[in-house]
Amino acid sequence: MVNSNPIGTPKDRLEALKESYLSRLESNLNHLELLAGRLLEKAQSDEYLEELHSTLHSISGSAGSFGFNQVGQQARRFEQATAKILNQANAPDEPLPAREWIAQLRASLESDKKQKASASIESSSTSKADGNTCIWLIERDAILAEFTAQQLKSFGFEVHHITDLQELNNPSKPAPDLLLIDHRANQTLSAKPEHLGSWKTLLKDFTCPKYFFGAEDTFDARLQALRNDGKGYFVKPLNMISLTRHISELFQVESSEPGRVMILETNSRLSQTLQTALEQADMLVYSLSEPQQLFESLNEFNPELILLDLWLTEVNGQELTALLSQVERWAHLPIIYIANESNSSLKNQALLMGGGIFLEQPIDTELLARLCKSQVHKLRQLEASRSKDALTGLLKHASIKEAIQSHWNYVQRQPQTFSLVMLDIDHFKQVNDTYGHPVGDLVISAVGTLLRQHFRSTDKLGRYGGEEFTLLLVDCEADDAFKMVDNLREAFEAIKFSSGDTYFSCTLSAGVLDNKQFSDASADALIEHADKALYQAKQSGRNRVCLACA
Ligand SMILES: Nc1nc2c(ncn2[C@@H]2O[C@H](COP(=O)(O)OP(=O)(O)OP(=O)(O)O)[C@@H](O)[C@H]2O)c(=O)[nH]1
Repeated sequence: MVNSNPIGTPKDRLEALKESYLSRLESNLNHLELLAGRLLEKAQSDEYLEELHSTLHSISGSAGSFGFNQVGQQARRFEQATAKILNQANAPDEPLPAREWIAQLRASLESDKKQKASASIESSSTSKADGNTCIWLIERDAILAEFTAQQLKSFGFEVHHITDLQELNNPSKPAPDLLLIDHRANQTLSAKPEHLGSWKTLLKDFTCPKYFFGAEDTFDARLQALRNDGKGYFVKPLNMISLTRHISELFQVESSEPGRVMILETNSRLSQTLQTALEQADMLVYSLSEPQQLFESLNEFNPELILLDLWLTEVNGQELTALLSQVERWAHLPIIYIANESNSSLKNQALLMGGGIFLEQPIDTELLARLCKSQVHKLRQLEASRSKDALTGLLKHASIKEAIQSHWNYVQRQPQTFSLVMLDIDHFKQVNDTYGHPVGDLVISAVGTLLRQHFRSTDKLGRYGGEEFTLLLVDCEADDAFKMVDNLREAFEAIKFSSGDTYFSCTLSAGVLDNKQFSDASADALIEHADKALYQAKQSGRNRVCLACA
């Protein structure tokens, strides 16, 4: 039985959940033993086979989350073997070796108990950023749900556990921003995948994003999730670091700036029609008729997409594509070709030069506007992924420095206060040395997610290097920045990381300033001042935030 309102330290709560899980696992194994005996007497009973399958499925989907990795993997193999037999029309030649399976599961359980296999997180912190993402967790396994919910809460998500699908219509719950669904939670003991389709009907009133998860790492499970409007499918045991990062990135607001489209077209009437259609679709448009001015105009307008007349009088689309591909800055600029006739050889040549989409006249302007938007969206996503650090999803060193420089340039023209923060995990070397590099990576990654949860999407957050982070907080004075970073420091300290059966927490130090304090300083000098304040925080005992002195 799981206490729905657990008390005690995070460690106590995790331990209690692991204890509950272990005793359930042991009774599952006893139940499997019973089924194995019945199957010996009645080898082809579908009823017993389905129960065996379902119990193995439940173990395979949950054991790994509690650190019983070998048990989970083995249960998955046995579950697959049982499913094969269930799907066969004829009785198998050999009886199912269920007794041997159970002996192997018991041996794995003993071995898992001795291993330090899992790394997880827990927090007692309740201080959260405003507007927490509200997640409804639809999971029929109460222990697993509690365990998952506690970890999600550590990152500042608000989590509601749905055990009974009737609760989906409960108006007293705060509306979800995201549904996280065990894809089999709409079934009872049945393991038949054809029942999965009904999620679409069950969730028809929910417009928020949906993620599915399940024990199966199969094409079918992913396809079903997609067909049920899932934005993604995660395999159990859930990797909480990757899941929380996925979720927090999902809610990062994409730039709402209008897409910038350049039109290079000699036919002025056509050019005007296209420009009007795109402007009506809220895009910024720059029209050009002279190819000779191409590079000058590109540098001036900085487009995210170019509409190119495939057959200009002096130079053709193929040559222009080649020219663009030779200049690094424009080599990956998306191109939409406007062809005034069906000239397949010209099209093929431009395609071979790396060209993009072809539209023939008469142009469907509505389709064109949609295509332009999707091309700009793709380019922005690509640029974002290039500038992001793989472990944390934050900006890489060069990108955060660039963001600081460009914001600094901006405030020279439009005076505005911003704060800079340098932040570093304390004694991080010890974490690596004691628990290993992968656990160290988990801690770094957790800082990334925590930062995204605590700051606005308009702030720039970067991994400066190793275990050091840089934040640019726009429109924010140092005193406010100090308070926010101090809240973050407390939240981070409250997170309990676990490596096997060992629990530990980490702290961080930070240096904070705003540009008003150092009005003559360059962007680089501001970073240096913030770094000095960080050094001061380290020198004066760590686990603290220091304001830079002007
Ligand atoms: N796991 C992991 N470790 C990293 C990564 N990048 C840097 N490190 C390690 O981070 C540690 C940083 O150690 P130090 O610079 O001595 O600092 P510290 O131990 O945090 O001590 P203080 O900053 O003085 O509190 C080094 O051991 C690096 O190897 C990474 O991506 N993953």
